[in-house]
Amino acid sequence: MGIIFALYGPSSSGKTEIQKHITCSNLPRIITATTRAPRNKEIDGTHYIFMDNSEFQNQILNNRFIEWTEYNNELYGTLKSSIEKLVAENKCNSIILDLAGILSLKQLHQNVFAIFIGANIESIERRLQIRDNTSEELEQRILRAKEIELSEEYLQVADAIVWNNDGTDFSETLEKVKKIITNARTN
Ligand SMILES: Nc1ncnc2c1ncn2[C@@H]1O[C@H](COP(=O)(O)OP(=O)(O)OP(=O)(O)O)[C@@H](O)[C@H]1O
Ligand SMILES: Nc1nc2c(ncn2[C@@H]2O[C@H](COP(=O)(O)O)[C@@H](O)[C@H]2O)c(=O)[nH]1
Repeated sequence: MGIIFALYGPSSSGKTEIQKHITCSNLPRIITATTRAPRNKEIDGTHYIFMDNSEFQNQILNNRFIEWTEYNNELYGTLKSSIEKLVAENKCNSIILDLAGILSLKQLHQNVFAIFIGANIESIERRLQIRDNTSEELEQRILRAKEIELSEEYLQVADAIVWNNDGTDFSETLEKVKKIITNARTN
């Protein structure tokens, strides 16, 4: 049965970078939708399906999402059209979600393997400071990491946990994630 490898964790912990390196024909990634503005170098249809608020609301009304959530005043969701074909074909895939998304997906599918990608608050602050954030967004993301995304409760649902702090060689992190995926696929 195809496994959905769902990466989650605090902002800037390394989820996107990891997903970029694990994606291949054998492990395609599910592209989710959001109302937030694209960051530098983010491409519509590659990093996210970018939508304005009314389009997103319209998709909700038409029951097009299998799950959706609000994160720092923006909407994020998984379109049925992005995931259903892969699931029907029993193909393993990866997706980046928040905890609400993981919980929804776990209710809908038995074969969701949640990998928490963590980083300590110092790494998170440093990485967010060099990204194209507004100062308000920066503060919101740091606060959310401190109060929610690094809490014990947030980690509880994880099937595997990988810490990717500054000072950890990224290739080491990647090897750990790849090993977790290989083990889950062969068990
Ligand atoms: N081990 C590491 N050491 C130093 N920098 C790292 C490491 N891993 C990732 N980074 C850097 O941290 C930044 C944030 O990574 P990434 O965009 O993958 O985070 P994310 O978890 O997807 O964040 P968000 O949820 O906010 O989109 C990137 O610039 C990435 O290159
Ligand atoms: N429940 C969902 N969460 C999602 C989805 N797509 C992304 N995310 C999560 O949102 C936050 C913010 O993302 P960012 O790109 O603005 O940093 C992050 O935790 C993502 O994991 C989704 O479709 N559903």
